[in-house]
Amino acid sequence: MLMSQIGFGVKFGNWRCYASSSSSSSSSSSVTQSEDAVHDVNGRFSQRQHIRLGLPSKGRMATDTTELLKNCQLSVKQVNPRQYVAQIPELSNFEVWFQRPKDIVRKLVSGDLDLGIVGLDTFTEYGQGNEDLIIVHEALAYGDCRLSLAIPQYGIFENINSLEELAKMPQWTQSKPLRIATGFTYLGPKFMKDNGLKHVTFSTADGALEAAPAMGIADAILDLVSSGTTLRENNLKEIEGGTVLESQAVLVASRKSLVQRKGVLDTTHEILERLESHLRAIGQFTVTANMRGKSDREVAERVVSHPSLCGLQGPTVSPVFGPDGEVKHYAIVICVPKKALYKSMKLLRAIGGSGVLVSPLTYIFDEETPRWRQLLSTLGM
Ligand SMILES: Nc1ncnc2c1ncn2[C@@H]1O[C@H](COP(=O)(O)OP(=O)(O)OP(=O)(O)O)[C@@H](O)[C@H]1O
Ligand SMILES: O=P(O)(O)OC[C@H]1O[C@H](OP(=O)(O)OP(=O)(O)O)[C@H](O)[C@@H]1O
Ligand SMILES: [Mg+2]
Repeated sequence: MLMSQIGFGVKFGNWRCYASSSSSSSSSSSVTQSEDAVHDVNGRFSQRQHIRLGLPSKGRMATDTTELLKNCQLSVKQVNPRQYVAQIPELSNFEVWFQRPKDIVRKLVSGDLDLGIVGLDTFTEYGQGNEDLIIVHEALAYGDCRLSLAIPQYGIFENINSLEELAKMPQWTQSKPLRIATGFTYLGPKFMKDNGLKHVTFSTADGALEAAPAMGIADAILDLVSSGTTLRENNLKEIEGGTVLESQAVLVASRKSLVQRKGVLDTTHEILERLESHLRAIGQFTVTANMRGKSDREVAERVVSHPSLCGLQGPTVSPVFGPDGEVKHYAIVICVPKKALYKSMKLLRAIGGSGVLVSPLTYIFDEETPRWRQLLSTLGM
């Protein structure tokens, strides 16, 4: 059967059982454990020493995740794509485990992973509000999509454009509820309940959910949308108030690991610093320009009178010595958002700038990473 019916609020697949059992067929590694003990390949139990990061093994997130780490100078050394364990030589006592995104969340809960990178949608769906799970970086700037309710553009839904209007339709009764097809069997029922929709029933399938309304299997679907092409091609539309969450890749951790496992907090700090410095830098250019002026101060004042030219903390201004040893120009160095490059360049010219050089910016390391302070406070430290 393509789809199986699930009741309102019923949890699918009691995956929490993986956490405590002594054997788990779902685990692709040879390890199955209670808290800290691992059953290694030789059949011996030992204390787990290595810090473990779970990365998506396949699908949309896989390549972008390793690419992001590489851009943070954390290159994942995987011997071949079918080997699920890998190293990051820059991080000592550290293992990468490639897993399906939902298994990364499950294994964080079970204590088999310490850190992970997944989509916020997967984290929220499979984490189910578990207090041990912490979001360390909420915006890794890829894997953007949203979890949205969508209904047909035709028939009884033609003039329905909001969740409120959908809820008020007289068609939905206890005996004939609104049928929603979704892979999000935790978030779906929760969203409907939170929004006060009573007469709702859910069904699930592994993919191509957009076919369900036209096949007569469901009235609506709740699925991930990025470009919106799949919805459009299947004559479906999103509605106002129907977005459950906006998602992108996130770095997540187990609170227990951060607090109890040696080295996890320090390593998380390092990963966070590398991520933040890279992600801050990718939206910016370094701009160098020569400015005519009487003194460094006078040039600086001219530049800072335009807030968009202030850079991070204000311009760096240095004298440019001409062939006669005279200083008639000053070089300024500022950071400029990529989107504002052309506007900034014209502004620089207008205030006496010339020889404007633009180079990519790779990292911005600040005194402190804001998310680190936030993490310590979440941990009560
Ligand atoms: N258009 C999109 N559709 C689905 N996921 C997307 C999309 N854009 C970004 N993502 C992100 O990519 C993650 C992985 O999606 P993907 O479909 O590649 O893997 P999967 O759903 O785990 O695998 P499968 O579809 O084979 O079950 C999603 O959880 C989401 O965070
Ligand atoms: O808004 P769009 O850019 O069209 O993307 C949305 C579609 O992509 C995903 O499906 P996927 O490609 O993962 O196929 P699946 O249904 O087999 O999981 C998602 O489930 C939607 O169907
Ligand atoms: Mg998919």
